[in-house]
Amino acid sequence: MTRTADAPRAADAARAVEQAHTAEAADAAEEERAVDQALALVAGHSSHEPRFVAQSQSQSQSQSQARASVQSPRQTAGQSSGRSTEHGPGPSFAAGSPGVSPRQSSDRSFGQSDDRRPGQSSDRKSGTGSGNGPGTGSGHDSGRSSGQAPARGRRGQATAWREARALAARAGRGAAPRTERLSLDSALGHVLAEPLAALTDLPSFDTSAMDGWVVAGPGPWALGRSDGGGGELGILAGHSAPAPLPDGEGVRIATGARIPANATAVIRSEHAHVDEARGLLYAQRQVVPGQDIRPRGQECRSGDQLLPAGTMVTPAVLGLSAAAGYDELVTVPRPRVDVLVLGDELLTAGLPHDGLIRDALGPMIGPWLRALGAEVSAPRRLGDDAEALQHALTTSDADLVITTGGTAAGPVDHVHPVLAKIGAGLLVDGVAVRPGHPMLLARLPSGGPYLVGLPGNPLAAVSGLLTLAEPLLRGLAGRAPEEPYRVVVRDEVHGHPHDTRLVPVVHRVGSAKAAGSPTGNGAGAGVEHVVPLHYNGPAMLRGIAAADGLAVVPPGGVRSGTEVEILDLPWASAMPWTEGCFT
Ligand SMILES: Nc1nc2c(c(=O)[nH]1)N[C@H]1C(S)=C(S)[C@@H](COP(=O)(O)OP(=O)(O)OC[C@H]3O[C@@H](n4cnc5c(N)ncnc54)[C@H](O)[C@@H]3O)O[C@H]1N2
Ligand code: MOO
Repeated sequence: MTRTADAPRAADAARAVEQAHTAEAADAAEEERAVDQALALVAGHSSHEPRFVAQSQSQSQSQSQARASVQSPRQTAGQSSGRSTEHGPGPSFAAGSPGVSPRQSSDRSFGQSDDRRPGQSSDRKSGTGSGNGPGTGSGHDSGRSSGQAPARGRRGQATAWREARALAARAGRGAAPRTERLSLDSALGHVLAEPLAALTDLPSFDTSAMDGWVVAGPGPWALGRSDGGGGELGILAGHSAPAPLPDGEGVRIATGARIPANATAVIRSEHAHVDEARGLLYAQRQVVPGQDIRPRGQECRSGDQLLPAGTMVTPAVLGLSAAAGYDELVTVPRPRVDVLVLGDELLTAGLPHDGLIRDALGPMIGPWLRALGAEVSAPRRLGDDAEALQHALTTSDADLVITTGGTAAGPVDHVHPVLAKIGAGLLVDGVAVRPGHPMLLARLPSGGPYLVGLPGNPLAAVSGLLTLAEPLLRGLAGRAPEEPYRVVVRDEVHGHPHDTRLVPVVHRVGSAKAAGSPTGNGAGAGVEHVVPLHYNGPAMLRGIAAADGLAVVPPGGVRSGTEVEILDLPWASAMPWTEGCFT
């Protein structure tokens, strides 16, 4: 669907979307096979076998050596290619000037393009430029200029973004099913492990829908002969079965009360007239048999399936469960997650100083995971300490361990070496997505927890959360995969040449004009669309903090006025439309 009046461009865009869909369909079976293979690979190894599969980033030599003993054929083949210069030179740890720590030197060698202030030039023309200023260009490090030896090839090894998500989802779904019984007052936010089947008819008896009179046969109706057992007040809710009502009689009845046998209809109090002197009730409107009577079983019969397994317990589900007779629900336990924040440079309070920066991920990851339905322990800050990391990984009894930072190839990036050392199985080692490409998914040995390694750059970590952690947790929690949806994008978004981009966006409804449409009415009044946000560089949180979704931008980008797939942020549906101020 296009909302631009520019016919040739609209036709191009429609063709491009169609082609993309065709390609996606053709790729789907292929991806499915790849996912199966990867899962089988990890599942099939005994815990004694080396299972560390495919490291792909440029690495320090010591790390390469550490991994050499556990390389898979895939890794060996891929790494020898040296094809990609996209990430440019690998860090040369010897290159640091005296007095500069290896970590500092390696950080510098990547270039600091994403730290530019608004207005500073960024190298967008290169096509692989970072675009990490306030624009919406492709946001990744090009690593283009240091003149050191090229990084070892990575392209072709990173898992495609969709495949990575599918793999994570299936890994989660494949975990051994567990259930727990929770009382209704503690089940909110959990997921039904079993279909919710009605334990009763609803309503469980024929019920008056209104306050008024219940009558039998044609009117007028005699009042006062029977009181239905309710005395002067008539038949009230919560009383047991009233006496049958003879033809020609009427009785006062309250909303929710049981309908007596032989009754024809309920007449609302405002639609009836009582002749007190004669003790007769007259209808002021035509009476239709059955009116204002809710028949037993109208909503469901006992045994009917009300909701499928996998449904999230919302306040409304709690209400329905109670109505249907439940005191407890059988749910899938929330996946338990340990969060390990790596990095010696992180401060937990105050202003950055002396090269130290605030930990932006510790405060963010836990609440984000909780919004995804996980039970999360307080973040543990381990610094850059390989032993502490190994200990934390091998002693965790969580379902999932999330690490932040340390996924790349710097001298103190310990995630890969430690995983190799403990014999973890890597399911995903790098994803063809920007930002966040060094993210990884592993299974710790001997049926231990899954591990999602989030890159340290904060928006890259968000990308990893949504690419790997979200589908994995969804699977572990027994929730069905989310249906993807597409929305018109207001502005053109540049694509990465090969990889998917995730770009913060905000939903809007209204008269925003689609840039690129000559008539300016590409996204017209009342049309939902998304606006890409600036400040979307890998190290930036300013864009995502104003966003309610991430646009999935395919290689090549999306034009203004065309549709783009959206990943909702987990709290977005609870928010009113946000007016981002960074667009
Ligand atoms: N030779 C290469 N170097 C790098 C590559 C590459 O492909 N080849 N990829 C770059 C990309 S892209 C990313 S993303 C980062 C990922 O690095 P790590 O996961 O190892 O993360 P760190 O080096 O520990 O940190 C990166 C960056 O983020 C800051 N950081 C870390 N943790 C936090 C936190 N909790 N709160 C705020 N900021 C944090 C850290 O100080 C660094 O500035 O690797 C590139 N390198
Ligand atoms: O560009 Mo990295 O991918 O910052 O995540």
